[in-house]
Amino acid sequence: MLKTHVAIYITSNNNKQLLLNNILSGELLPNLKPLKGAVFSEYVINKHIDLERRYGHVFITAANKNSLAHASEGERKKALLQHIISNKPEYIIADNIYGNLDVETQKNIKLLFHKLNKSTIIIQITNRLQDVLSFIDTVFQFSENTLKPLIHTEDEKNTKNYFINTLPKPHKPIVLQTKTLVKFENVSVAYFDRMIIKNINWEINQGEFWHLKGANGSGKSTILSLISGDNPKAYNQNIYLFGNKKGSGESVWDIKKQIGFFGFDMLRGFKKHESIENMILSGFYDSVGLYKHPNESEIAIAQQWLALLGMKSIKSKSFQTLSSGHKRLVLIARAMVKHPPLLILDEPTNGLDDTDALMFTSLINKIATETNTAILYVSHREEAGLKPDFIYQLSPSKTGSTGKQII
Ligand SMILES: Nc1ncnc2c1ncn2[C@@H]1O[C@H](COP(=O)(O)OP(=O)(O)OP(=O)(O)O)[C@@H](O)[C@H]1O
Repeated sequence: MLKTHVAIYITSNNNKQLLLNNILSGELLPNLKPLKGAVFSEYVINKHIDLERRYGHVFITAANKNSLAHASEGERKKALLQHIISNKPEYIIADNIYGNLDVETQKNIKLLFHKLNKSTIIIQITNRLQDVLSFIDTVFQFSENTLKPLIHTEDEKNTKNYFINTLPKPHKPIVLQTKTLVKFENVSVAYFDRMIIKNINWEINQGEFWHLKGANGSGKSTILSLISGDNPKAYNQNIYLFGNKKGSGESVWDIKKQIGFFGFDMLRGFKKHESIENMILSGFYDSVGLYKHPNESEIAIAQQWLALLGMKSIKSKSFQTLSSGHKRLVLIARAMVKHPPLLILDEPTNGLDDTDALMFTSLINKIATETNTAILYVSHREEAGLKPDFIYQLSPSKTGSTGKQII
């Protein structure tokens, strides 16, 4: 009987679903087969959200009584773990335990696992070696569908420059009449009678690199949705986007074309077999996947991005065949082909392995230094080597989160 806890390190180009299936079927770790198990992962959360939508019934509620669909990313994770614990499993497969969790909650989750390990076998799956729980001594690496002892390689240096060429220039630079891209004046949002953000004052100017921080549920995604045009709560507020007051006749598309976006879950449900080249080209049309005929200069710029990413020789391959790390690089190129005034990155390194996270960070720093695109980076994880100019911190309180610039 397997009594020891194990961690399994998996790189971004390995198939995590296959690993999970092989553990659950008893193929890997056969000693677990007769035991009652549970899976703690973002995939399970998404499955529950789909069930909520399909059956109109809430199966798991967050601590604030919200359904999973309305809960923040962190609230969802906490709710799933509580649900699992209440079912008293004999083992838990815990995937990416800290992903999307604020620093305080990471500490609480760590404590919870430290308590749980007395009664429950923990099989931790992680893309980051630094996340391995300290009570776990046995670390495997999943590769070629088997578990092998992990061979530590020399840590890569944070400063490594992965991209030698300079970034491709835009075909037609977007010229704005204003230096200020985003301006919030005393912006507040409430859902029902609960205040989420209160009197937020914030300005993002051209070329600035901001890291937006805040505890789970403090309102970061709410702020992003006010900027990117999706949230009806943005109306009748003093929100100025790219020089115009929000609600002064602009369409959602007028706003969206000024913004490049990458969110870790933006490919949820995207199954199309699009070539890598077309995926980059689709950035010219603000679509994910190409539905129009690009012109010659757009194709030329896409070639330059392919060269920068070292993907010229595989440009016709399906985007779906890439590792999640390489997919993200392509999606950043897609978001950047037009050099939009603002690039929004929502938990962009969630789920990446150590090497891919370094590569990703290096590309973001390069965009920050070589372009006039402002970056709004939202993440709980402190990526070593990431160099934001400013940090905006949301601090939750009963009357709504307040915000201030801390760097
Ligand atoms: N449509 C909605 N209806 C009701 N409550 C909502 C809705 N959308 C968000 N909320 C609540 O607003 C609060 C802020 O959510 P938001 O997603 O902005 O937080 P966040 O800072 O991005 O959190 P996380 O880091 O966990 O993703 C949460 O408590 C969430 O449950």
